[in-house]
Amino acid sequence: MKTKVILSDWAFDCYVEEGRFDMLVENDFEAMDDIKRVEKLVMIAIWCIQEDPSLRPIMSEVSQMQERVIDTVPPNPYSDSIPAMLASQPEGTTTGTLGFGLSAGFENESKGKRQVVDLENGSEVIYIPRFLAWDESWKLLEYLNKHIPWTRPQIHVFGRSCIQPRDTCYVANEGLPELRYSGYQPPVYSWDDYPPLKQILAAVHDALPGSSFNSLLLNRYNNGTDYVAWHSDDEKLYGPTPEIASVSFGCEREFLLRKRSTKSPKVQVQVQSYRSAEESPSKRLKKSNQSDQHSFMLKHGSLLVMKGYTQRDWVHSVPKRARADAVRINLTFRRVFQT
Ligand SMILES: O=C(O)CCC(=O)C(=O)O
Ligand SMILES: [Fe+2]
Repeated sequence: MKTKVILSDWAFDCYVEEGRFDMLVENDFEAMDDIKRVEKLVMIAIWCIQEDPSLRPIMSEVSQMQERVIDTVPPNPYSDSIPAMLASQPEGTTTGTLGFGLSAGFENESKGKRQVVDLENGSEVIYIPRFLAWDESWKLLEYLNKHIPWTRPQIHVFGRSCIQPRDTCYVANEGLPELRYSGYQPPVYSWDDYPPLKQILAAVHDALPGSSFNSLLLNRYNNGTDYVAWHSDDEKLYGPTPEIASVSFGCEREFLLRKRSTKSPKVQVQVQSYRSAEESPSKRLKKSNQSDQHSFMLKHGSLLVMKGYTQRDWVHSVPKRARADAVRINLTFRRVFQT
């Protein structure tokens, strides 16, 4: 028996549920050859046919999106309803669900596709593009954007003081040794005040048996001018082989990993990298051997895990990206060792 489907619903399912754009253009070899463009056009189309006309883009936004290559946030069907749902929550609630079905519908797709990249010599990265369900991830983005007490601190890099080029917040268990980076000691917030963070943590623990994270550094990149320069999270309080689990929401941004040069000290790597953060990805790739540099376009709802000696032997960054014009929130879960 033939089943009838609504074309737009099928396209939406292919995009959101499956992440399979190729299914839409089967046998169209020209389209298959340019799958990124297919992805872009599908995103634009879905954005344009939302039920609420006020959420649809205007023509100038559509043409701007078409001109850009990839930094586009998929349409958020919940943008209208979330604030109302959150508003119905009693202020100061610290336990229980938040009323948008997070605990029940919190879908952990950790059994789904995971990519393991062996960085050799005991370093490894695991990437799960669709770790959290797409719609739950939107609700989380809205929640975090609104409720986290974001600050943009003054930090010190190479003896110079500057404003950190992204917003930040730190959440940790009570009684841990204090975190200090770039001359800045962030205030410590409690997990209890942000129940969705505990749920994300539980999903991460589920996906990574044996892990037990007790602290979280949150970053918010408001647009493409916000970034994180080359660094490694090699603070002593994380021990010699820290496992760092990074969950991303919102605008896709490029996450780069580069092998530390064995000859040059850490400083030299960083000086070079400030320059490379301004260069196009193609130029950056030409500079180094493929296996010495890896790039991940971190998707909305994705999980990336750095393991083993990655912090000792590699540096990472999220470079500026002129064309990224929407907010991205990233959570990095870490384990602080008690001394
Ligand atoms: O935003 C990201 O993906 C990475 C953030 C990061 O490297 C950090 O907070 O140490
Ligand atoms: Fe980092």
